[in-house]
Amino acid sequence: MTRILIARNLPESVVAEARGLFDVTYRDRPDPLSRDEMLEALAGYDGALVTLGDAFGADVFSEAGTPRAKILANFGVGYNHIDVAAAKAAGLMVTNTPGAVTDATADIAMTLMLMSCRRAGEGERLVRSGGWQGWHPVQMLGLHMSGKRVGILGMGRIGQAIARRCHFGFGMEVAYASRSEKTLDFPATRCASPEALAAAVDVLVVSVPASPETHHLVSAGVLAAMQPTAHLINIARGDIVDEAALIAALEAGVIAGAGLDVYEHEPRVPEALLALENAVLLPHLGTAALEVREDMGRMAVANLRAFFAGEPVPNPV
Ligand SMILES: NC(=O)C1=CN([C@@H]2O[C@H](COP(=O)(O)OP(=O)(O)OC[C@H]3O[C@@H](n4cnc5c(N)ncnc54)[C@H](OP(=O)(O)O)[C@@H]3O)[C@@H](O)[C@H]2O)C=CC1
Ligand SMILES: O=C(O)C(=O)CO
Repeated sequence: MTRILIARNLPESVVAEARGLFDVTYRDRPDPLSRDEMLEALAGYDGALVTLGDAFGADVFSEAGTPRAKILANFGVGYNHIDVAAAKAAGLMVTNTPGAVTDATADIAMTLMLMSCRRAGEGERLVRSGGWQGWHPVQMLGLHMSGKRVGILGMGRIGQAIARRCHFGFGMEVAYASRSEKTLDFPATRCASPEALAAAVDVLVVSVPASPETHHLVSAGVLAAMQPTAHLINIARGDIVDEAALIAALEAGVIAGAGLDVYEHEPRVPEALLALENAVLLPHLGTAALEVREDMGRMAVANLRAFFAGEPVPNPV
């Protein structure tokens, strides 16, 4: 029977489905695979269901030589933790879970936008501290989001879902920067560069995948192009934003605030960021809802099932 490693704790229904199809070893733990565990996953199994944090770099594949494993089914749409070219060269297919994550991640972007613009984290801390003196007309004034301009850096599935919420829900004007021009069912202006986008909007949302090309795409220069009243939201991956430059920009008032779901060296969050009142910090909650995680798991298992049945695989990377 086909041997599969499930590398992380998953919703029970997903594990049960996989057990019905394969000889499953279930690593029911929250921490990423160690290097030795990754090598064992490649050498001792026909395939593995892995997820973010499992750092399958080129060095792991080169040490693995010609592995027994033929597929890494990633639980998640982002696969920047896997060197896909090296995986392919070692004879492995990589798959992911696009779509299942889209709405939930767009919702977290909206949560962060509202929290950052309306100073909700700061306000909650004030109430919990016991220091709130009561309502007054100029208390904690934030940015009114309705009717403002949102910029989407990466107009893909999640970027479009965010833009749609902004346009139809908040009457916001939409601008974007993406590699290609998009045909959309709402008005949106394409900007030529991240800098041009940053300069044109009140809220800049990062929704590009992490890759060598997008590393530090949101640089000190992009942050400097933003207005001092503007907010940066990152729901994609931490290293797309130059985190040190972001901290400096928040400290100096170059921008008004930031809402982050992801960090450059996750799960480490710099002390300087923790100290900032104008940063809203979430622990990578984008898809954190049971039904969403079940959908993601079902997609990953479907990719494994199709692969071993010799059928077209639904979500190859
Ligand atoms: N916080 C969380 O929990 C979650 C985070 N994510 C992150 O969100 C990312 C996006 O997911 P999803 O929307 O499904 O991905 P998509 O592939 O659908 O969209 C990515 C978009 O980014 C654009 N893009 C790629 N490279 C560049 C670049 N160099 N400059 C400008 N635009 C670029 C693409 O343009 P084009 O279409 O022209 O190719 C595409 O429009 C994932 O890769 C993942 O890292 C995802 C889920 C949950
Ligand atoms: O799908 C992803 O890429 C995530 O970050 C977690 O759902």
